[in-house]
Amino acid sequence: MAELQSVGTEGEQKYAAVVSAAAETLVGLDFDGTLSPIVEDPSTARIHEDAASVLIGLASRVKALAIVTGRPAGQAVELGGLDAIADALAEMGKEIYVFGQYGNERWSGSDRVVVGPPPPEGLAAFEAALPEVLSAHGAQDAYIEEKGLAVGVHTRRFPDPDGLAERLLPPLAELAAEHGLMIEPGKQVIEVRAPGMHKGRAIDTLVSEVAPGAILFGGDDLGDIEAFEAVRAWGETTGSPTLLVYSHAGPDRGPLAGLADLEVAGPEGVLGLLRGLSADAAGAVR
Ligand SMILES: O=P(O)(O)OC[C@H]1O[C@H](O[C@H]2O[C@H](CO)[C@@H](O)[C@H](O)[C@H]2O)[C@H](O)[C@@H](O)[C@@H]1O
Repeated sequence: MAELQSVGTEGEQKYAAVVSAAAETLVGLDFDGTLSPIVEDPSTARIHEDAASVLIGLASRVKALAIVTGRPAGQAVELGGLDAIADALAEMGKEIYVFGQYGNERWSGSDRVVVGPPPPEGLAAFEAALPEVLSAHGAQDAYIEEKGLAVGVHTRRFPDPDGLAERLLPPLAELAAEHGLMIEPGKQVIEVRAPGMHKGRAIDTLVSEVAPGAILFGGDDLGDIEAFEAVRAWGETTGSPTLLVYSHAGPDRGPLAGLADLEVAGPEGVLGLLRGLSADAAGAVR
């Protein structure tokens, strides 16, 4: 068995069950903090340099890969170099899916086109009112990430980024609600988007399209909780193997502690785990 970090007996057993079912496994992964190291400027984030080789190696052992992210799907494809990965997977008859903007957008290696809804009604009016609210809380210099279907207010560059994000939550939630929108808090970011979709629903869609016999999902933040819950519920309903992986870096326990079957240290740890899974799955079929 590959060397695993922070695994209790149950985590080890769940890992072993996924190895045994590898050929039928759907591997779903978050992008920022899971495949891509967290950086100060979201536009400079890139997938880990080892990710392409690890994902391509893994694809030969599992049923399908999916990236389920808060990023716009097209941006995840670009920052992840996913076109090239999809090319390699196509040669082995395997599929890679991208569900972006928390499941609102989708892209696949077969289609190579981003499909999604128009921007939500209310987003433009929300953005027009946003500067006044930010100024009232001393956050007029916050970095605003325009995402098409959503907007992200980033506090990472402030002296107390977590404290500021906490203070901004109530007024941004109120302004969002006034415009029929909801907030999605993340790592030193508050995103504002349309309600009605989340990563759990993306998992449900993947389950119906891929018909997996097992699921591994890895994530790092609050927005991954619904995906964790959907995978766990699917496993309990079907009796199929599941493995929930927490990509964790930093001193705090973080939002997924207690929900995951095992923890690994950031993207480096995630890729180590997936490398080990490929090797163990290869050993299991010898
Ligand atoms: O679902 P994810 O793939 O985890 O995406 C969630 C959001 O991640 C990005 O923000 C986070 O990563 C940035 C780059 O490392 C970092 O600067 C920021 O503080 C983090 O919150 C991204 O900017 C958002 O669009 C994603 O929705």
